[in-house]
Amino acid sequence: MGKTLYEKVFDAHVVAERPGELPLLYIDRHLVHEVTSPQAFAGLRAAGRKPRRPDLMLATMDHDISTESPSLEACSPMARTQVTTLIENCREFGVTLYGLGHPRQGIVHIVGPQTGFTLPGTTLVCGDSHTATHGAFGALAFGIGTSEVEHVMATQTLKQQRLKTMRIRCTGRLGRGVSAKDLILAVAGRLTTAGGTGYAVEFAGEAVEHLSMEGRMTLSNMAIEMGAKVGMIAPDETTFAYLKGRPFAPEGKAWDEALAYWKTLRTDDDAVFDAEIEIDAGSLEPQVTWGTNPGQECAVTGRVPDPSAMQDAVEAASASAALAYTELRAGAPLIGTPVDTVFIGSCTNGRIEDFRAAAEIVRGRRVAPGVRALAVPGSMEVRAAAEAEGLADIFKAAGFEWRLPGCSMCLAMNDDKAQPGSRVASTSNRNFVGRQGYGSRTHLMSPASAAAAAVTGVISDPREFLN
Ligand SMILES: CC(C)[C@H](C(=O)O)[C@@H](O)C(=O)O
Ligand code: SF4
Repeated sequence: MGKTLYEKVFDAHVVAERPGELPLLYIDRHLVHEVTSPQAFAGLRAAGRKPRRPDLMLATMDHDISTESPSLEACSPMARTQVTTLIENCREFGVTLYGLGHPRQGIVHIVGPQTGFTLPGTTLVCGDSHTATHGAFGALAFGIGTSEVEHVMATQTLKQQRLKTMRIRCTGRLGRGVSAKDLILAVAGRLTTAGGTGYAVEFAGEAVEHLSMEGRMTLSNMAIEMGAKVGMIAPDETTFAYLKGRPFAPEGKAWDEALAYWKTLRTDDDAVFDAEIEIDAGSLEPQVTWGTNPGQECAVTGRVPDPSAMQDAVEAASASAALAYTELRAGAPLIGTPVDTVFIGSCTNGRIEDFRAAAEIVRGRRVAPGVRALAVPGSMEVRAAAEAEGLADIFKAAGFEWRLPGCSMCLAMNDDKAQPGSRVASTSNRNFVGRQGYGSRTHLMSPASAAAAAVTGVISDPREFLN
């Protein structure tokens, strides 16, 4: 029997497997950020150890830094401690760090792919739940906890159970104004937040093959929101073209050899998945969340669901609680719901393509009165590219705040917090209670939809703004 992509990469990394024990995997890449690394480094130091392969680690700062100024003084006291600690740890242990103001600094899941640190067929970990993002390259990438971070630092290995496999086949091609974000929100709606638990997901099908790397990363990024630790996509010509020439990508003969291997990284025709799901991507409309988890979503043209009409009691109770928090009325149309805050950014949608899509709608328009709009590029490279292309000017002219890279309003860990009671149109990946600021409500959507909300002040169908 053939193997799935996940099984191929997993099996290629098993260094030991004893009866009754979890397989021990070799880890090729380890990304580090300021929030989940301090205790790991401290543990290493306390044990008198050093990282085994600091050359396979790459650190950046993103979660709690200021996006208004690239200075330490602009960070909150807690952030200052974490950032300073990361600087000291990286210096002591010889880890490359993209610190404040560095031309490669940015959100960890944007920095890895952009530098070519993320490569097909590698095992890649980070103390962060959205590490599945890197699976878009055919890497076996997953988030780990701080004690595992320390273990990987010390040994470059990790025990991992074999996951069940699920293929999500996306048929047809996304329509105009419909993006990878809409696709993944629709998948979340179908699977719910628990539907992927215990699975390594592979995204496949015509719609995925036609996505850019940016779009594929948006898909893989949110695998965790369905409970799946891993969200892989088979590498292809799009992947190879994206990687070629990146700073850490192989060159010359090494590139040719790598390419030959990467081309074998696809699920065999006779491989069997534990679960298969099909989604008609061709007929999808733009999607938006109405609740307090990413699976509580529907087409933007739809209406807020009625919990009392739901068959499943747990689902109904969760929907009721969600609507009480989001203050939406069952049966009301989503279009026209007023928003007062717009956030375009995060590791889900903070890439150049996302700003292009948003700028297409913002161009020549103004942010609606009373709306606060933030455009936060995911990395310094994205920021520089957006500035060179004139996108930054479009956002600024419209009344957006054009910020420095960081996690920003994706989570309320830094100064970019949404106000209590506010309603945010957001391109991030989590709409949990209080996620973007105490008492704030989040509607997850695509960059185009967020741009349409910014210029109208209400949830809108972005297709109406495209020429
Ligand atoms: C702070 C960090 C550990 C966390 C995560 O693991 O995902 C954050 O990135 C998030 O998105 O909630
Ligand atoms: S942008 Fe958001 S989801 Fe991504 S790593 Fe930062 S906090 Fe987590």
